[in-house]
Amino acid sequence: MTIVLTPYWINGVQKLKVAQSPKPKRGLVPPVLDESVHALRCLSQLRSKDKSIEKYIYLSALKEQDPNMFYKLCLENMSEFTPIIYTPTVGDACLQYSHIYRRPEGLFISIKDKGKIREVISNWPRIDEARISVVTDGSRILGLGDLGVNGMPISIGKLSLYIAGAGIRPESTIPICLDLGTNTQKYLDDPLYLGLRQTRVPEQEMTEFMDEFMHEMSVAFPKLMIQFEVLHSTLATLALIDWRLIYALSFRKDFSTDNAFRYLERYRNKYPVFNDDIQGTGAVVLSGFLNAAKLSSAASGQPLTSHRILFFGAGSAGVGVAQQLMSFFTLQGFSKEEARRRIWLVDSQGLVFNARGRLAEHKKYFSRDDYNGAPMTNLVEIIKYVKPTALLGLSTITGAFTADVIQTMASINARPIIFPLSNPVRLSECSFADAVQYTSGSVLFASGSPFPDQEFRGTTLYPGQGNNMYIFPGLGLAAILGRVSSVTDSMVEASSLGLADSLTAEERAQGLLYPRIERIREISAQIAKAVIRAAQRDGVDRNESLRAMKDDDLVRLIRRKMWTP
Ligand SMILES: NC(=O)C1=CN([C@@H]2O[C@H](COP(=O)(O)OP(=O)(O)OC[C@H]3O[C@@H](n4cnc5c(N)ncnc54)[C@H](OP(=O)(O)O)[C@@H]3O)[C@@H](O)[C@H]2O)C=CC1
Ligand SMILES: CC(=O)C(=O)O
Ligand SMILES: [Mg+2]
Repeated sequence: MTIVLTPYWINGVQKLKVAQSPKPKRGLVPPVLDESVHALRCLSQLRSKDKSIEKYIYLSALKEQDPNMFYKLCLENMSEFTPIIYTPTVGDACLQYSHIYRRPEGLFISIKDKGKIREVISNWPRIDEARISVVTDGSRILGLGDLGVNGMPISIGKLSLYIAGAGIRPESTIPICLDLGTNTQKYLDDPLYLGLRQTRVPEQEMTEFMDEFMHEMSVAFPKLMIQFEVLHSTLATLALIDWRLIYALSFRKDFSTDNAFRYLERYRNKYPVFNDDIQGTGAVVLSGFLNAAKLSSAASGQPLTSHRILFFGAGSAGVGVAQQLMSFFTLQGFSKEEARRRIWLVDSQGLVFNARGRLAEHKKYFSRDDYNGAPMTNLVEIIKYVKPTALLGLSTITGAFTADVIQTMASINARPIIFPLSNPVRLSECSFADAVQYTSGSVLFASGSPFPDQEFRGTTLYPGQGNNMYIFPGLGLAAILGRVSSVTDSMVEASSLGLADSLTAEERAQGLLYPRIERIREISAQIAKAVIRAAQRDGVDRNESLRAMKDDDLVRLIRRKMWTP
C-alpha cells in the first residue's frame, strides 16, 4: 500500500495532501493517532502558551501544516480563536510581523511593480480558483497607524474568518499587501523590516498604481471580489507618526480627502469591491444599533425617531458608520435630510461644524450648520449640548470615554448606548467594566474588540462585539454565489438587517445586541441570503439561476456551498 502525495495550495503556499490510504505505512505515523484525540492535543498545545502572540504563531503553523484541523478547531471554538487570529492579537502580529515572519503567505505587490503588475499577479498559483481577496496597503490597521508591509496579517486574518465564518474554500482566497512605502520611521530603520525602505508614494502615483492594480486583478480574476482594508490618506498617516508634521501640514491635511473614500467611489461601480472599514463597519454598527435603540426606547418610553447619535472620531470608520446609520432613521420614515440632522461628529479638533473653518471632504456632509459658537472640544460639554442617546467611539483614543463622560450619558438616558469601537482592546474608548460601573448596569454596550462578561448585582451582563467580522464573511459569500458585478448600498444595508434579525429568542432574552459568534455559519447564511436578494433587486447579480429560488431553498443552497473542514 502506498501513500499518495497530491499537491494543493493554501494562500499561495504549496502543500502536499497525504491520500487517505486505509492504513499508512508502518512506522510513518505514531502507533495511535486518532483525529479526535489529536484535536484535543492541538487545543492543549494552544492553551499551554501564556502569551497571545505565541498562540497566534502556533495557530499560524497549525493552519499551514493541517488546515483542516485548524478550521475545525476554529469553528468549534470561535470565541476562543477569534481574539487570537483576529483582533486584538492580529494587531500585535502586524506590529511584529517583520520579526515573527516565517514563510510567505499571500501576494505582495509593491510600487516597484508598477507597469508590470500583470506579471506579478500571474505568479499566483491558483488563478482559476480565486474568488475573494482582502487588500491592504497597511496604512491604518486597527488604529495602529502606518504599518507598511507589516499589514499583511490583517489580510490573512480576515480571510481566515471568511473561510471559518462563511465556508469560503481556502484555495479561493488571496491575501494581498500593497507595498507603497511607509511613513513610520521605526520600520524604515528596522533591519528586519520586510518592506521597501521608502516613504509613501505621492497620491498621484498611488492612484496610477491602484488603477493598474484593479484593472489587472479584474482581468486575471474575473470572478474575484475585493475587500479593501483601509487605503488611507498619505497626509493622515503622516500625522499619526510625527506630531510636528501635523502643524506643518495642517492646512493641507484639512483639504485632503481620505483615500479610503476616494478609492471606494472610484472603483465601486466598476468592479465588485467594498471597503470593510467604511461599509462593513457601518453595517455591523447599524445592526447592533437597531437592537440597542429598541431596548433604549423601551426603557425611556421615547419613540425610535427620538434618537440622537454622537460620533467621537470622524475618520473612514466614523463617517462610514454615520452614513450607514442614516438608514436607521430613514427606516423610521425620516427623509435623508432629517436623518442627517440626527448625527453629530467630533474629531481631533472637537465638534465638527461649518463655522469652524476648512473641513476634510468626507466630514462636510455631517458638519453642523446649526452651531456657530466657539469651538467645542470638551466631550462632556459636547454631550450636554447635543444630548445624544448614543455615543460611538471610532477615534483610536484609549480611555476617551472617562467616568465623567459615561456618567453624563447615564444622567440623560435611562439606557445609554455606548459603543467604544476602536481596535485593538488597548485603544478602546472605555472598557465594559467601566461602562457597567459608571452607568449602574444600564449601559447598552458594544465594542470593536472583545471584553469579558461582567457580574452586576447578581446578574451576568454581556458585552456586544460590534466588529465587521460579523458582516464580511456573509457579504463575501453572497457576492461569490450571486456573482455580483458590484456591491451596492442596498446589499450592505441588507447584510446589516440580516444580522440584526439573526438573534434567537434566547439571545434577545439575555439582552444581547449581536448573536453569539459560535453561530457564525448560520448567521452568514442568513446574511448571504439577504444580500443576494438585494443584489437581485438592484440587478447586479450575474448568477440569474438563484432568482427563482424560494428563500428556504436559497438558504439551503448557501449552506451546501459552504466548505467544511
Ligand atoms: N469595530 C470595528 O469593526 C472597526 C473599528 N475600527 C476602529 O476605528 C478606529 C478608527 O479607524 P479609522 O476611522 O480608520 O481611523 P482614522 O484615523 O481615519 O480616524 C480617526 C478619527 O478619530 C479622530 N480623533 C483622533 N484623535 C482624536 C481626539 N483626541 N479627539 C477626538 N477625535 C479624535 C480623528 O480626527 P481627525 O479627523 O481630526 O484627524 C479621526 O476623525 C480604529 O481604532 C479602528 O480599529 C475601524 C474599522 C472597523
Ligand atoms: C475591525 C477593523 O477592520 C478595524 O479595526 O480596522
Ligand atoms: Mg479595518
